[in-house]
Amino acid sequence: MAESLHYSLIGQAFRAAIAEACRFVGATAPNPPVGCALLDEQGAILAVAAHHRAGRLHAEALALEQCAGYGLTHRIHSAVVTLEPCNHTGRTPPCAEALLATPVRTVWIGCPDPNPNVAGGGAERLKVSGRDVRWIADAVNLVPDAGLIFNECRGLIAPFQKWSNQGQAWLTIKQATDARGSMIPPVGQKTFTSSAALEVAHRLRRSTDAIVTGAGTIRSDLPGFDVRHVRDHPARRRLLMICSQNRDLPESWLDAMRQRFDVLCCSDIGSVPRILAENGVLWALVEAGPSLLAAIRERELWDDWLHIEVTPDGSERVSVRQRHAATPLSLFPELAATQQHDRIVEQVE
Ligand SMILES: Nc1nc(O)c(N)c(N[C@@H]2O[C@H](COP(=O)(O)O)[C@@H](O)[C@H]2O)n1
Repeated sequence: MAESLHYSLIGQAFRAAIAEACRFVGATAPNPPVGCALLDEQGAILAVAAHHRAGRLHAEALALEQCAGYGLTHRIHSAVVTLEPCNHTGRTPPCAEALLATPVRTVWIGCPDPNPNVAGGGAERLKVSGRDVRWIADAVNLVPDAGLIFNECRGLIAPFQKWSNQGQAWLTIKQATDARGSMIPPVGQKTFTSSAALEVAHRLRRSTDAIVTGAGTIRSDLPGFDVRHVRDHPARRRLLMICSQNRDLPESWLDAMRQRFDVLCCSDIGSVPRILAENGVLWALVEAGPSLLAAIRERELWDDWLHIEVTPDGSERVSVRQRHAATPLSLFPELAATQQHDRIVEQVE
């Protein structure tokens, strides 16, 4: 096979693995979302799978199981994985060993696993066993769009990386303002943004493990924090973190929320990322009013900040500010669609 065709098929396999992993973002915590594709010698995809939720099979193990089910294990030549295969026994057995039990020759990896129990060990285990281990970051001149692929693989695990390295949850702020800079919709209206922006907001709710809000927002809006406009959200109980000094909250609203969420209250905003992480939350969405947002900004607790602004001419301007090189927001096709409005990506650090 021509070399360029081979590398282009590797790129396509990464795209398929990333797309499959994206379907389970928001369902895997405290594990990261991971996708895997297995290819034959011609670069044809034999199986694509993702990790569905903690305790279930890892992406590699599920793809291998699918291949075995079709009687195709003997044809496996390459594996493409968005995250380094693990080499430890956690809730499930080591994926590096499962791959080594097949004829796989080359293992392409999207990014290293920040879990200290893995951290390079999975790649090393494969290498010392004679497999060709390739990192997408080292293939920028070979695989088309390797840079973008690397970025998306890092975006997939960005909250997991923060959780593993710092013991803190990733905080994404979502803020919408009208043409006057106000966050409050006109009386009788729930929102003032477009349906495209609303879809982004609901996709974010579906993709995150927790919502962080403030007592002011609760008292003024009695928000439901439900997921609409998104078809495939995983049926999964999530966490609602309420930042409140005096905990004087409407009881009937709290009772309704407790049916769908695990509700926690916290009076110290500085400890929110840690408390969330301790409760298994990787990624939290902040839906709050100006005073809580100001406190989060002042303490630099946020990781990325999505601002949907209705401009005086009635169009929408969407800006994404990010503090790190990679963000899970890079996985949102809906945000790419908002480029027609105006998308700014500004790396703060
Ligand atoms: N390579 C890989 N594929 C997956 O599908 C994964 N979920 C992971 N996760 C890594 O393994 C740890 C969890 O292991 P158990 O599910 O408890 O067996 C997780 O912390 C990641 O390091 N990796």
